[in-house]
Amino acid sequence: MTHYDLAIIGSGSGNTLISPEWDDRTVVLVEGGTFGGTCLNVGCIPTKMYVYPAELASAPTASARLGVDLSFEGVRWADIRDRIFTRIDAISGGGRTYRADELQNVTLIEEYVRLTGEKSFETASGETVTADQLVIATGSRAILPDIPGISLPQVHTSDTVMRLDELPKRLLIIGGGYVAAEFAHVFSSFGTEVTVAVRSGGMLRHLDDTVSEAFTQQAQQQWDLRLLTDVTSLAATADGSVTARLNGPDGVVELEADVVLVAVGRTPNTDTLGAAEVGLDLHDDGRLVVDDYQRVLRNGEPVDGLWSLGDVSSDYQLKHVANHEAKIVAHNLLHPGSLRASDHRFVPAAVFSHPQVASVGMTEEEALTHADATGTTIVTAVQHYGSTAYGWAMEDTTGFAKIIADQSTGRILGAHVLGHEASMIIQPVIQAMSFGLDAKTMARGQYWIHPALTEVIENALLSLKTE
Ligand SMILES: Cc1cc2nc3c(=O)[nH]c(=O)nc-3n(C[C@H](O)[C@H](O)[C@H](O)COP(=O)(O)OP(=O)(O)OC[C@H]3O[C@@H](n4cnc5c(N)ncnc54)[C@H](O)[C@@H]3O)c2cc1C
Ligand SMILES: NC(=O)c1ccc[n+]([C@@H]2O[C@H](COP(=O)([O-])OP(=O)(O)OC[C@H]3O[C@@H](n4cnc5c(N)ncnc54)[C@H](O)[C@@H]3O)[C@@H](O)[C@H]2O)c1
Repeated sequence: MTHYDLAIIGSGSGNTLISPEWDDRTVVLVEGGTFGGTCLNVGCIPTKMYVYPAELASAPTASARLGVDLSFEGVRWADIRDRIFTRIDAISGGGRTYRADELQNVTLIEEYVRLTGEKSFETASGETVTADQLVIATGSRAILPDIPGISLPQVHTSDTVMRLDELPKRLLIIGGGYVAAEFAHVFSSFGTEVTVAVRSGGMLRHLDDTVSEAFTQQAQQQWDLRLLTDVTSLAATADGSVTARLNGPDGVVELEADVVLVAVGRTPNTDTLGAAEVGLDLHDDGRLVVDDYQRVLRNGEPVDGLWSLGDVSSDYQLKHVANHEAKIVAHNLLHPGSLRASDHRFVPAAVFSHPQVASVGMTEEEALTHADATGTTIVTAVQHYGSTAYGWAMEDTTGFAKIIADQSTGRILGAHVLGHEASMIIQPVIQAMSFGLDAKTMARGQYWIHPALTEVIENALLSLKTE
């Protein structure tokens, strides 16, 4: 048995906890998979490194409308893939070497582990480790629905689809959330025929209805979108492709695909860690229950010295949230007498698809419920990109920003943007919400660069009928 001052399970955002303040104490970092975790190896970073070339590949379609004739000759899939992963694998490898070899006080265990107590665990090879403080940062993994054929080699998740040997001719995506939206954009821009099978009546259903409906409409124009459709089985064919059975509004139909991407959500890694067996509190979806200070609860009470962060305990499943929580845990580990709380008031998110979507705060439906509960009134403004000069330059007909505010105070409750660079133009609203600026002050109290696309935000704020 080995004892450490600090043990961290998971090298995603968990890796950032090892600051110089720990130099004179012993730390063990445990990673059963690839060093650096989801975002670096199979998540945010490689996906966006695919999204950017996808923007370039789809430029000819957008530019012809403006009188610029470009032609798309195709993509060199293997070159793109190898460029992306040569860079990423080197970063992961460098991080691993630093933790494994270069810090005297840090031990790297490269095995999956299971908890044996609140602050103890056993490695796959049978070593027992205990610690004064333990951080669970084990993230989440892709869910595989229980349908016949799910284990076929042609069936992938986001973990493997970015490393395919070649660009598939036909791709079937199961799911209608973030991963489905981003990969549909990437593969279709590269020339793959993309079918998206969605169980419900729209894509990105967790977002504000105006955004989800507009996105679904545009998705229908770009991809073979099958709504209200269940994929009930997958079977290999003699030529190496897959026949999928789809049960939808037209009954059961068969569809041929070369590759299937399963994108039906992610589950927290608490079962594989044995969290329930040692009595830790879990939400219905399997996440660890934590308090505002990121302390893990057992029987409703925080366990002394046991912390968690990121996807394993957060219902956001976003890297900037995991990083924020890591900063909180980093402080609290070292300052038990002055704990800091996580701030989850205004968590933004973006979907890097076509169109791009970004949001922060309440949807209109949530704001109406909030107004009912508090006896307040909300106001909403929708401003189209096409109503501003930059929108004219783009001949944009689909982009918009929707802002929701409290009528009497002008407090911004939510913002939802769909269109070119939505993830960037929403940022001033995130700032205003975080620092308590009301809509009028935000609109009138600063210059807005003319004729930048941010004028969409300025005009939406000015259109809000606050008092
Ligand atoms: C395709 C995709 C695209 C994404 N894009 C974005 C994006 O654009 N923006 C965004 O904000 N978020 C994005 N995300 C989400 C983001 O990647 C995650 O929210 C984030 O990486 C979670 O970090 P984490 O530290 O909680 O977990 P991880 O980074 O998953 O780290 C957990 C680590 O723990 C290890 N582990 C698990 N169990 C054990 C065990 N028992 N023993 C030892 N080790 C264990 C795992 O191997 C893993 O390396 C994306 C996710 C995916 C899948
Ligand atoms: N840009 C980003 O920030 C980004 C990008 C990718 C992933 N992520 C994170 O990763 C997480 C996982 O992404 P995701 O797209 O897999 O999940 P998701 O929760 O966004 O979407 C899952 C989709 O699958 C559907 N679904 C669920 N079970 C199903 C089943 N059995 N059969 C058919 N459809 C089913 C849901 O209705 C939904 O449409 C996201 O929640 C997100 O937080 C973030």
